[in-house]
Amino acid sequence: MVTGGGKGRRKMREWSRGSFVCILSWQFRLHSLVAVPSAFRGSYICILSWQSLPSALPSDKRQFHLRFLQTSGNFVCASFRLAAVPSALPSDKRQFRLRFLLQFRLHPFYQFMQSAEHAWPQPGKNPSRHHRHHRRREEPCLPPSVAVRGLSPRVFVRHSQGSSPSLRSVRSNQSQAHCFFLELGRRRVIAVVCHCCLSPSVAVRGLSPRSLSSSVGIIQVKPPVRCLFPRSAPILHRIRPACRRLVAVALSKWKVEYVLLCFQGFQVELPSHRLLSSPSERPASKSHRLLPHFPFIAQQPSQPSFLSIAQPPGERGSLSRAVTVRRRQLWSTAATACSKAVRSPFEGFWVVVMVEESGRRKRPNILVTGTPGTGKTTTCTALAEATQLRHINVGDLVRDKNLHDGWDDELDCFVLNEDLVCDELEDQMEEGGNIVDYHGCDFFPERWFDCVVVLQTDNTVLYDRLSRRGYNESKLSNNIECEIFQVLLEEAKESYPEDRVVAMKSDTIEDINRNVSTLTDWVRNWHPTS
Ligand SMILES: Nc1ncnc2c1ncn2[C@@H]1O[C@H](COP(=O)(O)OP(=O)(O)OP(=O)(O)O)[C@@H](O)[C@H]1O
Repeated sequence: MVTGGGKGRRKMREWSRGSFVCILSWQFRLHSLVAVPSAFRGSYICILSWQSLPSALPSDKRQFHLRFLQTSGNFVCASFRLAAVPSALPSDKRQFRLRFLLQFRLHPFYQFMQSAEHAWPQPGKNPSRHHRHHRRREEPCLPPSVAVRGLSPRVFVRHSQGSSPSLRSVRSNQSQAHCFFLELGRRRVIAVVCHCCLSPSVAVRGLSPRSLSSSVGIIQVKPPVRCLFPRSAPILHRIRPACRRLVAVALSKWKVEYVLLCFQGFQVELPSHRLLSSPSERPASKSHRLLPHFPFIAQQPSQPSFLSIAQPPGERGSLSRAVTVRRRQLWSTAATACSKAVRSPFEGFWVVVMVEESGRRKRPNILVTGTPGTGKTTTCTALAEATQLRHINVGDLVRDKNLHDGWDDELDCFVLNEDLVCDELEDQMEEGGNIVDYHGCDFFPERWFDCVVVLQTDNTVLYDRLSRRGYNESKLSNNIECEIFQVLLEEAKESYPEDRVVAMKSDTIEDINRNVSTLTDWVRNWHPTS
């Protein structure tokens, strides 16, 4: 986005020439491309995004889809998606989505992508999961080895030498902070991830799904540049000390000059003035506490996000239209903040921007999942009545709003399009107060739900219920198997923090009444901070 006049634009161009900008984001959406103003032409820009990193998966077992969404002018935007979890790893259903990779001309990533394109195997080789009533779209899939190199930041580097990017990660044991260096040509990007519960895998890989539940990116022009980001709102109070330590480390060890922390939707009381070089630079007011140097992204406590400050640029339109992706506040905000940050009058470095996911729902979101026939709809209907939450039956929604890729004769159902479903639900989920009813849970963003209920039914009872529905033999046995092996429970545990997942028996009407009453109490006692 270029919002400034001619002078600002020229200046921006000047600063961005030969620079590299990398935006690492979580659940990135296309409108993040607002971060790519025309002034960046000639720069290397890359936007990487992932939903979850399957740390337990042997890297060579991962498979990813790659599809180009749009090529336009100087950039290419591509999307990676997990193709399938190999059947040899039935228990690991964690998803990895590196959705978009955006590049400007001559970007090494672009070369990588081009070479990878030739290496794609034919589509449709990956096993689909039988228990779900939808299939992932069959798209060209990168060979695992290439895909992993392309997607895992650490391994990415090894893909090629010379002018290719290189990345290594370093863990700071005293701060629970993690830093990774990305080298592109002679430029070096330093990103620092600060998290209160880095898992061991983070130390190995540098990034992990849960630890990077937030976003963002940034980055630089000439060394040194850095970014720093903590995690989610509810745990910020625990993160703060780690942040401070990290900042201290960054300031001393890595000679970080400025650290910019942006949070969405809540007030953060980081002692940012400690980062400043002189007392006169200290923030004058509470609302500017975090960002005294960067008034263009000064936090507004009364606002749920930075969006009110960052206006979406006109350039966003073309891409949004091209791919029909709904605008998501978080990312347009992050991206806009990034682009604005670029305009900051600090030569020699770019500012790192981080946007936290908002924890500001006033009412909770509940996901009720389980094998078909376990009573999700019955339970959700009663619960919605008792709590006045909104019942969203994903199956109905898919059918009514055509959020699918057609009908599957074999499975006798629509092939659900996860992206369309997520985009459709995003605004409502952000608002809160929803009960989502679906027999799958691993493709919803983890941040959406405060409670994930898995209904379970005795096999014989379920068999009778499904037979009454007239299911054919294969559909019947698939669903019964799914229940026997507790596939949905496993999936929920893999996809959400365990303390958010609750299994509930649903054999009888009494079970339903009890479950509804338990959940109603939970909803009544729920607070945004809980
Ligand atoms: N706990 C229960 N006790 C008695 N009957 C139940 C119970 N749960 C569900 N049923 C009955 O089983 C049938 C299926 O229930 P329901 O439609 O709520 O299941 P579902 O999990 O939403 O299925 P689907 O995923 O296919 O939409 C309904 O006829 C419902 O009355």
